[in-house]
Amino acid sequence: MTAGTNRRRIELPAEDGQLDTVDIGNITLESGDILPDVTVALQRWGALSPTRDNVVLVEHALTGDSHITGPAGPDHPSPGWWSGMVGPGAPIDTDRWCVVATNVLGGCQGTTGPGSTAPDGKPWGSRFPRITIRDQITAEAALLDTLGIDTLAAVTGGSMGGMRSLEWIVTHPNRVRAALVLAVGARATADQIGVQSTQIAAITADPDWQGGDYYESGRRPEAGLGIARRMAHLSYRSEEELDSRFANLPQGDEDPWRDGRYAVQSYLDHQASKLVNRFDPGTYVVLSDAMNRHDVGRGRGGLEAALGSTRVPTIVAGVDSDRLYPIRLQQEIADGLPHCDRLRVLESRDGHDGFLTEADAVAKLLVELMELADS
Ligand SMILES: CC(=O)SCCNC(=O)CCNC(=O)[C@H](O)C(C)(C)COP(=O)(O)OP(=O)(O)OC[C@H]1O[C@@H](n2cnc3c(N)ncnc32)[C@H](O)[C@@H]1OP(=O)(O)O
Ligand SMILES: N[C@@H](CCO)C(=O)O
Repeated sequence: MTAGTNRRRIELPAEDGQLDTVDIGNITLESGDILPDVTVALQRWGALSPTRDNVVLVEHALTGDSHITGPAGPDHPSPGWWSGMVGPGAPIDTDRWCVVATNVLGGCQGTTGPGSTAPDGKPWGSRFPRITIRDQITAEAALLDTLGIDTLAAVTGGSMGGMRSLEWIVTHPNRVRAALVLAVGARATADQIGVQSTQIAAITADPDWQGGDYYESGRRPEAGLGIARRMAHLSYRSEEELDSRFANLPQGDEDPWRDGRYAVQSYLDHQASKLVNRFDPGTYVVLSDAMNRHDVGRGRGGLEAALGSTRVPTIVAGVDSDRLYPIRLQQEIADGLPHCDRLRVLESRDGHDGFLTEADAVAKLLVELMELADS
């Protein structure tokens, strides 16, 4: 679909779950640079109301995409990451709400990112600009403008999706009726920047990275991306969960004393190879860099002033075993938001990934979110 005059009206994808793209034109980045000819990929579930005011925007995390629910398929490398949360009678009930999910700016599942073709017909590669979480909101707001959607009934997401949800309610408080912000902080911590920068270093140190201009070479930095995913995955799970599952056991009949692997090594190898098969290393670098610079207080007089400036009724939640985004970070957000009554804590062994794995607890939060959007 293409925006602009003398073209057909832009509408949401015709079919539930159908992957479609919308051209939103040029966007001005936080840096002042212009990113030309931006395309946003999106999916929709549930009908848009005649007054176009029942849209729930669901924001994916670092390696997710617009496919929130449903099986893997030709357009979708993985099954939905919140399957069961969206649909008729589901916690976000599509008999009532119109759920929209985009692939993030900088992404690799249909939205403009470093692997996309630049105006000169070549991949952006190293020329793709540094972007911020706010730039991702700029792209989504432009998408909603293009679709004629003024207000969101609700916005929600975890981790990087939580960053975007938080930026939405601070940047566009008058366009959002309710929010659920999950497993995130108001700014990147030293620990997160350290972990993420080290992952970026693993990718850019791979000889196949080629300065970021590998797209036409037939080689991609798969070893680097695999190491980055192993590191990231360790930070996403809790020490207790990993030890209870794998301890110091060998993998099957492999012998770690003779070039064999430990079970946890094999598990991380598997996580790495799954990501390498479905994700672009350049996108991983661009999005990790954006997360490093996440700070809702930047240019707004600091965190307290920024959080205090929004009146959007918001639920804030975290996972008790999350070592990457510990509860104190969600407590800070909850304390700073004038319309957040209390912090919700999910009990889970799964660490940061609890916002993906704890289906029952997440479902309850989403039901609560939709009640807030309705009130
Ligand atoms: C459900 C999805 O696939 S979502 C896909 C889209 N992905 C995203 O949006 C990103 C978010 N998703 C993720 O980060 C992860 O996929 C999560 C959080 C959903 C996974 O969480 P969990 O369900 O707890 O899975 P877990 O971490 O136990 O991994 C299970 C996998 O490890 C494999 N595994 C377990 N032990 C071992 C071992 N010793 N050696 C090798 N592989 C192992 C399992 O066979 C299973 O493989 P599969 O995923 O190919 O079926
Ligand atoms: N496991 C999730 C967590 C990131 O926050 C992902 O890969 O997107």
